[in-house]
Parts: sequence; structure tokens; C-alpha cells
Amino acid sequence: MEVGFLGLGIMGKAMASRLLKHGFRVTVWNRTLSKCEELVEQGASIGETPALVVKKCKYTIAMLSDPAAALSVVFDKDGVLEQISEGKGYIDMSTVDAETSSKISEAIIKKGGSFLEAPVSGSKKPAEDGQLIILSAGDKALYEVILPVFDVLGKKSFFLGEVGKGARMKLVVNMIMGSMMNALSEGLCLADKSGLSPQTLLDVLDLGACSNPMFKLKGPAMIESKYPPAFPLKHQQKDMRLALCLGDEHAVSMPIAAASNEAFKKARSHGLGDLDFSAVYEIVKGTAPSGNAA
Ligand SMILES: NC(=O)C1=CN([C@@H]2O[C@H](COP(=O)(O)OP(=O)(O)OC[C@H]3O[C@@H](n4cnc5c(N)ncnc54)[C@H](OP(=O)(O)O)[C@@H]3O)[C@@H](O)[C@H]2O)C=CC1
Ligand SMILES: O=CC(=O)O
Repeated sequence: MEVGFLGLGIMGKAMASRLLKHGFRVTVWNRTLSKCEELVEQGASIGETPALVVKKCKYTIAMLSDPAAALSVVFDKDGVLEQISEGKGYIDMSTVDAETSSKISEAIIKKGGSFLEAPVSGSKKPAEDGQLIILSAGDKALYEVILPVFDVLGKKSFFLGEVGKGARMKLVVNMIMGSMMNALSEGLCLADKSGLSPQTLLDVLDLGACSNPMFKLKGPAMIESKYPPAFPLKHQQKDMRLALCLGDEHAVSMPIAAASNEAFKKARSHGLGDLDFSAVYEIVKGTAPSGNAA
């Protein structure tokens, strides 16, 4: 199967590379075109615009930073809409809000194409290892056709119903994850300031009811103030913001998520947006450098 792939950031690069390793023919595009070179070395072809990728491929996947990027790649000049047509499918795996996803879906369907939203849970390493959790919604027939691709990218694919349900599920999950990261940061800080070993805290947590892979993976690096970006903090803050908007729409009070969003915003204002989202620990500790927003 030949697939197009738009967006070669941390996730897109790992996902496209995995598809190549598993025998798919892949045509890639990235806004910064030079980032395509590494994938070309692995066997990919380049499409010089999103429209050219869609023209060439029956199925095109996008993995872009945020709603503005997802909309731009579809609606702007040389975008997906210029070439999408009957018989072609567009699968947007970016984390966006349901409104953005619906706008894209409506435009694609109006041109005769089919649309699936399929945001993922899981970060850089799960993307490299094909261990993502895929939260799809939209065109069921397209879901079934694209399953061989999802089987290479993920350990489990869900089909959640109409467009918007995948986007909303992803935002709820990341709202919980962002709040947990703030709770861990406060716990590590409190342990340290009250004379306990943060590493021993991690060991204790790992044996009990709130043991989880995220604390296990990120905790030791946080103790060493190391935040190599797997999930950039600016994207986690975007997800908290979008989840809070969803809470507004449904009158769901979310004081914990709101406080966590403030901490991520503050981290961005200190220039930590491009680091891993665990860098919010620097804000909790009060040790963040002054810096420019990212
Ligand atoms: N990293 C993670 O752990 C996870 C991320 N996600 C979600 O996946 C998506 C991608 O994340 P990730 O790969 O980490 O992000 P990156 O920041 O590493 O990559 C973002 C990608 O979007 C492109 N982009 C940004 N703005 C535009 C624009 N206006 N027009 C066209 N392209 C644009 C970038 O292009 P360029 O190279 O030119 O800047 C790049 O290809 C996000 O929605 C994120 O929330 C979901 C699960 C896990
Ligand atoms: O969206 C981020 C993730 O780790 O999932």
C-alpha cells in the first residue's frame, strides 16, 4: 500500500519511518522540507506540497502540531483540498479539538473524499516501537481499509463513532496526563524539601496503587533536571487548553486541570515550551530560568 505522510516532527518522523520499515511505500511532506531527507534515506519519496502528496497517494496521513497547522495544511494554497477527490482518504492523527476535526471532515467529504480522525496516545518511543493507542472516529470504511497501517503504528486501535469522538477522547486522556504530571512534580518537590529522597518516593510509588509507566519513565530524569523532548510541553499546554474549552462547553468544573494549565503556561513563558512536558517540574520547584515563550 502507498501512503502519503504530512508532518515529520517527533511523532511523524517515527511513524513514517516505521511504515517504511514494514514495507509500505511512503511519500512524505514537511513544512520544513529539509526534514524529509532522513526519510528519503530510508526509502521515502518526497511530495513538494500537501496537494502533490494527495495527488499521488490514495491515502494520506497527517501528524501536525495543533489546530492551526491541521487547518493550514488542508485549506491553504497547495493544500490537501486541492487534490482530494472521490476514492481518496485523509487521516488526521494530530491532536486537535473536535471543531477543527469537523471542519476538515466536512470540507474533505464535500470534495468526495473520506475522512478519519485518529489521534494517538503514546509518545516518541511508542511511536518508534509501534505501540501507540489509536483513537479513531469518522468514516468506518476508511478505518477498515487503513487498519493494516494502524496495526504497524499501534498496539490497539479504537473506532469511537462519529467525527469528534476521537478528538474528545484524546483531550480527556491528555487532560488527566497533564494533571498527573503536575501532581508528580509537586510530590517530588515536597519529598525533597521535607528531607525525603525523591528517588525513594519513586520506588514507593512504583510498588503501590498509583504506579504507572509515565512516573517510572519520566521521574528519574526529572530528578536530574533532564527534559529531552518526547512530548513537547507546548503541545501538552495546547491539549490542556483544548480540554478546558471542552469543559467550558459542557459546564464541567475542572479546577485541577485549570491549575495544571496555569503551570504549563508559566513554563512556556519561561521558555520551556520545546522541552519535554515534564519540565513543568522546574516551575513547581521555582527553578525555571527566565526566557522567551515557546
Ligand atoms: N510528541 C508526543 O509525545 C505526542 C504528540 N502528539 C500530538 O501529535 C502532534 C505532533 O506532535 P509532535 O510530532 O510531537 O510535534 P512536533 O512539534 O515535533 O512536530 C510538529 C509538526 O507540525 C508541523 N507544523 C507546525 N506548524 C505547521 C504549519 N503551520 N503548517 C504546516 N506544518 C506545521 C511541523 O513542521 P516543521 O518541521 O516545519 O516545524 C512538524 O512537522 C501534535 O498534535 C501532538 O499534540 C500525540 C501523542 C504524542
Ligand atoms: O499526547 C501525548 C502522549 O504521550 O500521548
